[in-house]
Amino acid sequence: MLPTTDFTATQAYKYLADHYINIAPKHLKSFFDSDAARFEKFSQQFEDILVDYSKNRIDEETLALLIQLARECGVGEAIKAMFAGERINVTENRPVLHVALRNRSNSPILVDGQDVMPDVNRVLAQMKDFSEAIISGSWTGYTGKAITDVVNIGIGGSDLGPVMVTEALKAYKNHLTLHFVSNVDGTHIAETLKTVNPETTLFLIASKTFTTQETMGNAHTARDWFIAAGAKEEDVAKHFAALSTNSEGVSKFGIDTKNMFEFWDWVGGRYSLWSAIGLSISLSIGFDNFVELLEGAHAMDNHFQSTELEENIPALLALIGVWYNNFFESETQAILPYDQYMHRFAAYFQQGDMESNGKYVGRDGKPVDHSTGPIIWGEPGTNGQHAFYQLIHQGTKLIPCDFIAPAQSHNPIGEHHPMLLSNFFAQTEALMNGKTEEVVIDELKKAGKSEEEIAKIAPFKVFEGNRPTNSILVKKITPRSLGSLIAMYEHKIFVQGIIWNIYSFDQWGVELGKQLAGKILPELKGDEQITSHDGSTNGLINQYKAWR
Ligand SMILES: O=P(O)(O)OC[C@H]1O[C@](O)(CO)[C@@H](O)[C@@H]1O
Repeated sequence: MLPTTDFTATQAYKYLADHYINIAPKHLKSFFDSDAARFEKFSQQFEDILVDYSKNRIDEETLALLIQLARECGVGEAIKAMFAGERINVTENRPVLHVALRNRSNSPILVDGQDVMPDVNRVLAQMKDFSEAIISGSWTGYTGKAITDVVNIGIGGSDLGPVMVTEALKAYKNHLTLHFVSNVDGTHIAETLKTVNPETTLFLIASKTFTTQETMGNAHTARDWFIAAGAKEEDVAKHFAALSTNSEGVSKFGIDTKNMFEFWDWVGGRYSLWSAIGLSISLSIGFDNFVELLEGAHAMDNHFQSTELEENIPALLALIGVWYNNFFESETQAILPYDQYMHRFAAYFQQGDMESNGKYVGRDGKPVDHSTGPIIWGEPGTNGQHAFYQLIHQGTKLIPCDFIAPAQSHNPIGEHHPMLLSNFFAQTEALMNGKTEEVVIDELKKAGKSEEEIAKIAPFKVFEGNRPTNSILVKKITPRSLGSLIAMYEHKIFVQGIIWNIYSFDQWGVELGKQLAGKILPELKGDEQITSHDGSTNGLINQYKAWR
């Protein structure tokens, strides 16, 4: 079971609070000035991934205290409990075993005394056969034509992971065209259906519960469209597959359970891309590449499980995050991939992190007295530079940033990649060093400005710097390295949840809105005035009724 340590009551927290007073006034630059070996000390390499955390406002003592904090909070025990299949998702009474989905060593993982690996392997074999049949064209649609388009209908974890990975690995993609429909806004499905042919389209209905309003609504619309196009009920089997834990719901919808790819309640939605939910990934890049993705994640799982905290990359990133979140009181964390293919990476971890650690109730059932999960956001470089980096460089908020870049591009056209990477290197350097008034004045003098002009403009051109970053340099974004990167962030989130003493694997916070929408939907039907809510909600509903 997980410990319920109040992290602000730990010895390490108290030491860290004192230590913060020493560190806070120090400029990041000064850490490098006083230690020539800082980069070597504060970076780790895992396979083809170099994680440089030296540009952080930490010294050796900070890390030692953070590691002590992790130990006092029982991080090591928690890691063991997760990998052993203990029911650490206490509020849903479930184990948390996305690591089993990519357990390439195939060592037994027991849930209630039963090894889950035979089931995992069975579904993987089913995904392999199906992917190969669709990709090769041996699986044909109701008029005998091969499949050309795959539409994944799902939302949240049943959408974001597949979208992010198929985009990030577009360089590995085959002839199939992938589409993703998530929003219940009819525009999403309508615009997608305009671009596909019912004879050659495969729909994947991706939903762990098979009850999610958005997904069920879109799935019914897709099915109606398919039938209206001239297909018969019996043709549904050739064009619809379900990725779910709910076989009853799948049959009720009219999908033959032969076309169902199963997963289990111990797979959290936002951790499900490794499961049958990843079928669209396997279709897009081929099953062998999907396995490479799993292999990469498994390698990171092994690192996470067996490496001492001092060198454990996900744990170190988590601890540095805690340092800013709880001592510097920074509210957000930016994820900035310098790779266009990774343009949905930050969006993916918005759910991964914020749905996991956006909680104010501790594992003891009481409100916590400290800040928990940060607001995650980001866009690919260099677009972000021309949008929001102004605030990161000169704003009043401390925004720790993760910069991610591949050393090798899949599109090495002319000077594009060196230009991109020059920005990647320049930004973290600029954020750290800033630009002193002295340098600014010198530059203005050289540009021939008068004393008066210099006095007026100089303050605006000064950068205080001292803004922390992690740099994650990957040799190349491959299925394997991407798998490792995703697993690295998953485990970082896990460690932070343990330290903040919250449950990271439930998501009760999304229920209330769903419940209320269920109550409001029937009220939208008639023309009668609605009075059952507060004044604002009544007013809005009634105006909607008047305008529709
Ligand atoms: O896969 P399902 O059951 O349709 O759920 C979709 C998503 O809805 C949530 O339950 C809440 O947003 C997510 O955790 C999940 O990924």
